Amino acid sequence: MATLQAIKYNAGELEILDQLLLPESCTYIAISNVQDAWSAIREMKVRGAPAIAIVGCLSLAVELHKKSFQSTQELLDYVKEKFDYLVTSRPTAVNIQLAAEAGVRLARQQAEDETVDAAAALAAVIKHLEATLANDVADNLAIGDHGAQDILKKRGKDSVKILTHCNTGSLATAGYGTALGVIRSLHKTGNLEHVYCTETRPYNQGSRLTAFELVYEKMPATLICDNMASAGMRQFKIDAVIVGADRVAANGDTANKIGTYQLAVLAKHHNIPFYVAAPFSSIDFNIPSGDSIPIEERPHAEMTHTGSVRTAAPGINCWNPGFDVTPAELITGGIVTEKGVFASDRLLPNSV
Ligand SMILES: CSC[C@@H](O)[C@@H](O)C(=O)COP(=O)(O)O
Repeated sequence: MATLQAIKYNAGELEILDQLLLPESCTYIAISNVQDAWSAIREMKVRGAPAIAIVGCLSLAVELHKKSFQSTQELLDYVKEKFDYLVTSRPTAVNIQLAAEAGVRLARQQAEDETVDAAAALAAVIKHLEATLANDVADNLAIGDHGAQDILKKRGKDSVKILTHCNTGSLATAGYGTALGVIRSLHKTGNLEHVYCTETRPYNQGSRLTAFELVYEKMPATLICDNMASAGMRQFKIDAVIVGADRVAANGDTANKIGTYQLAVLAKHHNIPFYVAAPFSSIDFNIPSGDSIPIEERPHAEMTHTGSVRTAAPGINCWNPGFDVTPAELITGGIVTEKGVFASDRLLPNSV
């Protein structure tokens, strides 16, 4: 089944679907360099932890296609400078940081290898950056299948109702999606009875993006407002809640879109397994717990306005964190990665 393509890349040419224009218009914009990518990420023309990392990597590949270097050291310095800049675009998602570390590591290995000249090193770095796109799709397909199987097994049913939050589909990744990938896999095998997606206030990734993907792919789906989650869990007899992640700490605490934590609390009350689905590269083993995850504060206008129309009382103060942290103990279903499903308190760096 064809899924939406948010990132189009071909030999040094990169285009992204401008997500600010969805669902009204499907318009692709060119990303010609790292500066363009930084701005597109900052302005949320592309968003979602995996997609941010991939667009960052590919924008560097676009630049590198047009360049040549005198030495491998010059290449290393260039790659490092560009990644140092890209990681400043948004703070919470870890994927771009880990992608930056991997890209710089490779450039450094090339620089330390005296048998490699600048042209060969450049080709290796470009190849590595370009591979991020296909690798992410492959990881998502595996996440989808692992998650779907685990939910069906845990629930002991062959038709399940799922609740999800924010956008974790083709628009937030290279394709297929993480949590939405699991839902897609359930649908593909005829095991999805229904999916409920939250609106995801205040930026509405659920109603604008996830709902758009669900309609596009003709899945049986219903949109609910965030404050309908507990009523919905009870009324619809939800079988599992599944969400994505922007960063998972070593102890399993998970930062994801604001509102995730309250869904986990509600799921626990209703005895519904709560899953996080994310590539293994969303796990930040450098931080012990969710307390160390930086949480992005978003502009107040996202809360006070609908489009350009002010809907909140003028003068009111606002608090608008983009993400919250769900404690590991509430992630009762597990953390679904391309390597399998892990208990949230049993994450190990070298898990296979
Ligand atoms: C697949 S990324 C994890 C998502 O659940 C979500 O938090 C997300 O899409 C990131 O938020 P956003 O602020 O839209 O970039």
